[in-house]
Amino acid sequence: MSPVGCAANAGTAREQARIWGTWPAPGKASFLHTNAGPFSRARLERCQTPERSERNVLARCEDGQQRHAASSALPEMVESESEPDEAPQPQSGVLPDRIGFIGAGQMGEALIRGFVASGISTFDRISASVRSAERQHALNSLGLQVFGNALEGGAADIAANSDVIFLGVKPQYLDGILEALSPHVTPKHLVISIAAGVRVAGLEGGLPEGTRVVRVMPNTPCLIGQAASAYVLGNNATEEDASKTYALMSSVGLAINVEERMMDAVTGLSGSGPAYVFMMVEALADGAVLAGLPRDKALALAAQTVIGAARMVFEASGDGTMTHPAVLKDKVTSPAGTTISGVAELETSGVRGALIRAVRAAARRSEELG
Ligand SMILES: NC(=O)C1=CN([C@@H]2O[C@H](COP(=O)(O)OP(=O)(O)OC[C@H]3O[C@@H](n4cnc5c(N)ncnc54)[C@H](O)[C@@H]3O)[C@@H](O)[C@H]2O)C=CC1
Ligand SMILES: O=C(O)[C@@H]1CCC=N1
Repeated sequence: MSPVGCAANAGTAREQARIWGTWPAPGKASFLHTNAGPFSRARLERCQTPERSERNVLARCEDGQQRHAASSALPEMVESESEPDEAPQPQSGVLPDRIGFIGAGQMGEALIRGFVASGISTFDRISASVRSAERQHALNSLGLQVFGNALEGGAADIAANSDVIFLGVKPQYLDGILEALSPHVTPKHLVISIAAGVRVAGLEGGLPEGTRVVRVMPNTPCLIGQAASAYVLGNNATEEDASKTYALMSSVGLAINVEERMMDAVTGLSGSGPAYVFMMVEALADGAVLAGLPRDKALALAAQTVIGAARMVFEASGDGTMTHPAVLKDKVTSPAGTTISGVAELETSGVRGALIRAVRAAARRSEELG
């Protein structure tokens, strides 16, 4: 399969400096350290062309032991670290921007906690506008500044106290939020929406002309630095905004720049995907309980099996390229053995088709929300 890092397309350090502005380009040593939080056995890989429209950026966390060997497959990354004329590096890994969340429920709180755990932000740089007393209490206890309902002054408070504003409400509420926020948006703001389905055009249309907007689809594993996120730059977003978005989202996992037409598919796959995997873990554990294992042991083995199998796709080759899952599956499947009996049952039950249809159904729902 193609190398994840797309090393052949990497620009020179000078190009990176131009593209990524004053925030460190992904793959730089200081950036790696920025991301060296409790979850990041970090190797970041980068694939980028000088043309903004073609920019394609990937980052992922890996096992520390793999890092050394895999780094040698990325000479351009090592080389760029030693060049003297690269982009200025910040003294600390913390993004200086103040970050505001309008709506901080499941996804918003996971992002907040993930950013702080990764070291890219701190609770005292983050604020949130929330609606319920329960959310207010929960977020207050984290130590961030909490404002009230966005429709009753909270949006103005967030704008006054933030440089980057995340829109973390349900898509159905977004129009009202944009209306409340719009009068308070200034050229200093970068507005990042995580709402499923809502297009860049809709976001830009609801905000003052020229507003810098980014659309992101994260997922809840950002809480533990293991997100799979994709993002689209709005028409007014700058290279620095791209850099900042990448810095934020790659601090909590994999971050990929995609074209907007791909965002519904992204939403059906990685946005919603954790739910499918949780169901699979639960069902695998149920099967083991049926076969005689105690629940706690079954759950631990099921979850670790999913982690191990997924990491094999990224890491089994040992050279930084991904391995096709069918190849890995075949290595588990002995002739007349146990695995093929299980695999035959999955095929009879239509598991592949069910997963394909699940992703497509969620992608279609995302399309409808837009
Ligand atoms: N939950 C997930 O796994 C993912 C969610 N998203 C997107 O994230 C957004 C939020 O989703 P969840 O966090 O799951 O929903 P949620 O319902 O847990 O959080 C939304 C929060 O917004 C708050 N809110 C609503 N109106 C408000 C107002 N006027 N002022 C202040 N706060 C207000 C709600 O009280 C709630 O706490 C959605 O647009 C969704 O599409 C994106 C990726 C994954
Ligand atoms: O279910 C939803 O609509 C949100 C968007 C992606 C994941 N959760």
